[in-house]
Amino acid sequence: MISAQDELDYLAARLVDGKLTGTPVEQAVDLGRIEKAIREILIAIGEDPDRDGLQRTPARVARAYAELFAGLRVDPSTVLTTTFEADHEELVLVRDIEVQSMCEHHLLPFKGVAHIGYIPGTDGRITGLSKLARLVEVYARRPQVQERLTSQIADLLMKQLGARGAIVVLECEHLCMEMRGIRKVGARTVTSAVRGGFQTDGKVRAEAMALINAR
Ligand SMILES: Nc1nc2c(ncn2[C@@H]2O[C@H](COP(=O)(O)OP(=O)(O)OP(=O)(O)O)[C@@H](O)[C@H]2O)c(=O)[nH]1
Ligand SMILES: [Zn+2]
Repeated sequence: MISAQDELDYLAARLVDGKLTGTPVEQAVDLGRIEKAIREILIAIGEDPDRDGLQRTPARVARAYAELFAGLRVDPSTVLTTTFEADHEELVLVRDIEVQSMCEHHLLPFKGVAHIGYIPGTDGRITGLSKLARLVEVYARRPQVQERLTSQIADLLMKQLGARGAIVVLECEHLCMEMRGIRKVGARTVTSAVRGGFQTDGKVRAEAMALINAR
């Protein structure tokens, strides 16, 4: 396991350079094994994996998977380590954090937004706002279901920040429902996880939901 900071910083830097080889993320997964499997898949669907356009596809997919599932090798407890004294004991809410994940049933993407709120612990310590988005990345870059992704974020906020409450709402579209199967384009799945004060006090929860839905 490497720290979330290192992993995500590395990924970000890498996207800027556009270089795709030999990163720690890629070294940590069995690229060769993914390549072999993808070659097999290409043969199984009736393609010729040796034709010009497909020759490098297994290697590309292997590198793409290393990136898409990079969160598996990041320890989530390393994300919320930066906290500040702020004497703020009321709601902090970040809306519309982009979410991109892979459904664990079909290995097809689902994407949308996350709204994350928490009430700091009695010590009034807060975390950096970007850390909430980093937390989404660490849990989203794994084979996932939307419900688990939602709960994992809320649970870590409670545990790691000692928050008095956490509310997480995700709104996503699943390509496995759009491109295949039932083929319903545009259906949005909304999941929520409420913990602590948001669970016990309907008024606090209603206030947070009103802010989440305010446009
Ligand atoms: N609850 C939940 N279900 C999901 C998520 N992502 C995909 N699914 C669903 O997972 C289910 C898998 O159902 P199965 O019957 O095992 O697989 P399937 O035959 O491919 O299902 P269909 O998609 O209905 O064709 C489907 O209903 C998907 O819509 C998710 O994040 N949460
Ligand atoms: Zn799916």
